[in-house]
Amino acid sequence: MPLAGEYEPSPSTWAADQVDLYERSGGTEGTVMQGKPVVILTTRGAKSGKLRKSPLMRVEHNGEYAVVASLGGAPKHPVWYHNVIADPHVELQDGPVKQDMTAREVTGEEKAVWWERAVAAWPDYANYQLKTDRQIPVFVLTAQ
Ligand SMILES: C[C@H](OP(=O)(O)OC[C@@H](O)[C@@H](O)[C@@H](O)Cn1c2nc(=O)[nH]c(=O)c-2cc2ccc(O)cc21)C(=O)N[C@@H](CCC(=O)N[C@@H](CCC(=O)O)C(=O)O)C(=O)O
Repeated sequence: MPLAGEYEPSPSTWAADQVDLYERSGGTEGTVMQGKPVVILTTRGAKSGKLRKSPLMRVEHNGEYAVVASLGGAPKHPVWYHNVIADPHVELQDGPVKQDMTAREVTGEEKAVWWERAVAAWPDYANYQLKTDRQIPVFVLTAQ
C-alpha cells in the first residue's frame, strides 16, 4: 500500500530539485549524480507525519536495495534516518519503478557485505566513513 500523505519538499533545494525532476520525468531524468544512478527514498516524517523524499545513491543486489545514511560523512545522521527508524515502511523509486519496501538497519557481517556493495556503487562512501567517528548506518530495503 503506497505511503499516503502530504509531501513536504526538503529545505535542501539541491535535493528537492532532483526529486522534482525525477518525479516530473517519470524517473527518466535527474536519475544520476556524477554519472552514478540515484534512487528516491520516500519516508514518513517521524514528527510531522508528512512525506519526505530523499535522493540517495542506488545500491541494489538481487532486488533488494541498501540506503546509506552518509550525509557526506557529517557528524550527525541525516534526518531521514530517524524517519525510517520510526516507520520502516518506505517507498523507493528506481528510475520509472516505484515500490513499497520495508527497511531494516543492518549490522555486523551483513552490514559489511552491503557496505562493500555500497562502496562499489559510490566509492565516496568509504571517504565519508573515514571523515567521521559516526558509524554510517545502512538500511536494507526489501519489497513488501
Ligand atoms: C535537509 C534535511 O534532510 P535530511 O533528511 O537530513 O537528509 C539530508 C540528505 O541525506 C539528503 O538531502 C539526501 O538526499 C542527500 N543525498 C544523499 N544523502 C545520503 O545520506 N546518502 C546518499 O547516498 C545521498 C545521495 C544523494 C544523491 C543525490 C542528491 O541530490 C542528494 C543525495 C531535511 O529534509 N530536513 C527537514 C526535516 C525533514 C524531516 O524528515 N523531518 C521529520 C522530523 C524528523 C525528526 O526530527 O525526528 C518530520 O517531518 O517529522 C527540515 O529541516 O525541515
